Amino acid sequence: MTENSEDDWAKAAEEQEGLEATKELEDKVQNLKLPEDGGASAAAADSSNTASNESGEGTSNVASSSNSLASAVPDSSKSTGDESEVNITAAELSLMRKAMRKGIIESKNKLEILRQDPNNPLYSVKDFESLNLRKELLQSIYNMGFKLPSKIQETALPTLLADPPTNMIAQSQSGTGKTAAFSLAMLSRIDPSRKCCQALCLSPTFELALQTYEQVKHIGKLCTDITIRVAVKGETAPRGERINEHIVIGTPGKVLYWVTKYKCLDLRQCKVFVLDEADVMIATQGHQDTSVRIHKQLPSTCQMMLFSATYDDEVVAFAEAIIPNPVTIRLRRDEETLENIRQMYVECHGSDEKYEAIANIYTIPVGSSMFFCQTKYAANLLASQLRADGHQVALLTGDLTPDERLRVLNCYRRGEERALICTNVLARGIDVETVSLVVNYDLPVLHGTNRADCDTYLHRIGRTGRFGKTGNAINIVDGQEDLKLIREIESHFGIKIPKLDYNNMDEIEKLGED
Ligand SMILES: Nc1ncnc2c1ncn2[C@@H]1O[C@H](COP(=O)(O)OP(=O)(O)OP(=O)(O)O)[C@@H](O)[C@H]1O
Repeated sequence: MTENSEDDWAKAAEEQEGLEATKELEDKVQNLKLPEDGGASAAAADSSNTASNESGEGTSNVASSSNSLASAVPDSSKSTGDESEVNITAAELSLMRKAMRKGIIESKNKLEILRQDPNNPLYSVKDFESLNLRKELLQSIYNMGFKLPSKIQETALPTLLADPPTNMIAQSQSGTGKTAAFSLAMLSRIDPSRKCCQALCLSPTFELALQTYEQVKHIGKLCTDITIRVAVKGETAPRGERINEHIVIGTPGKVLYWVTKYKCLDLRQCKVFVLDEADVMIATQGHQDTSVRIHKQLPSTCQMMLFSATYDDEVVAFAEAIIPNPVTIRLRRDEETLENIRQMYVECHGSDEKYEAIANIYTIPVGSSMFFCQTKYAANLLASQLRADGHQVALLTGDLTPDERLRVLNCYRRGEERALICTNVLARGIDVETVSLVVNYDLPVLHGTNRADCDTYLHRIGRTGRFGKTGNAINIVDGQEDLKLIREIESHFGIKIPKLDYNNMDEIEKLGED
């Protein structure tokens, strides 16, 4: 193969990953560290260190993060657009969810299990000891703060580790422990004495592949005899040599290039194949075909696993085409409920009073709060006003670039900014696990109507009052139109939303006491 045709291939592969081949972007992403542990260290993290890592330039610090981001926010007077114009990809959303995560998400729902072959044995474990993991792996997960397997891990892990190997399709929402499950499965199947690729994991994008690579490395840290390699844009394969790392994690384009064109990656000894984030993979142009082409290079004995956060028809069709005779496990996400949420409204007249109410509410000593605005314009304006009054707030709108959004979310997750101002589109996509106070600065309305958007209302305020704690949700009502929306919400949910006097500081302060 000529140098040129190789370059063309590499370029095509990189274009397929949907990334601009700029060193700058690469460096930034490489330095964006998401939480690696169960979240225990996230809040208390060495903030100066993490902040400089995350800045990508090694110079920014926490105090300046909102300032530096403020400069990324356009003049709010020019930004009057509705948030719906923002086009956020599935891969970006997935990365944002990871950035917001404080730890494992446990579900109250039962796991649904489907077996095409009734002879496939199924076990379930209640502790990690019962899995007969290598002692280094067990030690490592305990070091990471894992105490017990999550719901999906209870069933997935014994099945994934059993012999003969079983194929699996697993679906559950982001943050429920899928990556940790397949990381343990890959690491457990490796025979360190054989120097060849024995496990391959495909991730949809450069950033997501790096996240998975970091997580597998972290879990396998004490297994010093296992080697791991990342196959993404910017990584070069040794000329004329074989890749002999035991585990390869990469994007489809790069892996296919290494396998079929550069021929430095031999998959004939591969024992485990993981397709991660299958829903994002499908949403990414060309990845489905590339994954199928890679899949064809695998031996028939290879154990296949597919993981996805959603389970729509397209994912099912893709999963069934690529994973023969699987055990399928599904964990439905818990329904959002209004239990444990104290809902109130404050009545204002005009933007000045609205701001006054917000400024008073801001003083409630709660852990973390989210303020929802209907448009980017309103969000930008509110953030500038609060900042001008000396309040530290984070702002998340579609005006920010993906890595700016990640930086904002990281600061908020670590508690460096306790108030997050955001707009609808982003708020529906990201799973903020729990906040103590949700404020609807603008009530949610159905697009193009003046009717209340009750689903969005539930989704927004469902961020608070989780895990048996009491949460607070305050609705800012500006005039009769808004009052009508509150009445609609009340009748939709069959509840009464009482009025709160925002000037009564005693009453306001009481909200921080739960
Ligand atoms: N059994 C466990 N106990 C405590 N923490 C865990 C456990 N399993 C995983 N975690 C931690 O919980 C977080 C979420 O886990 P993980 O990344 O495996 O979820 P996921 O379902 O793969 O999410 P995504 O779909 O976004 O990749 C991680 O920080 C991980 O280290």
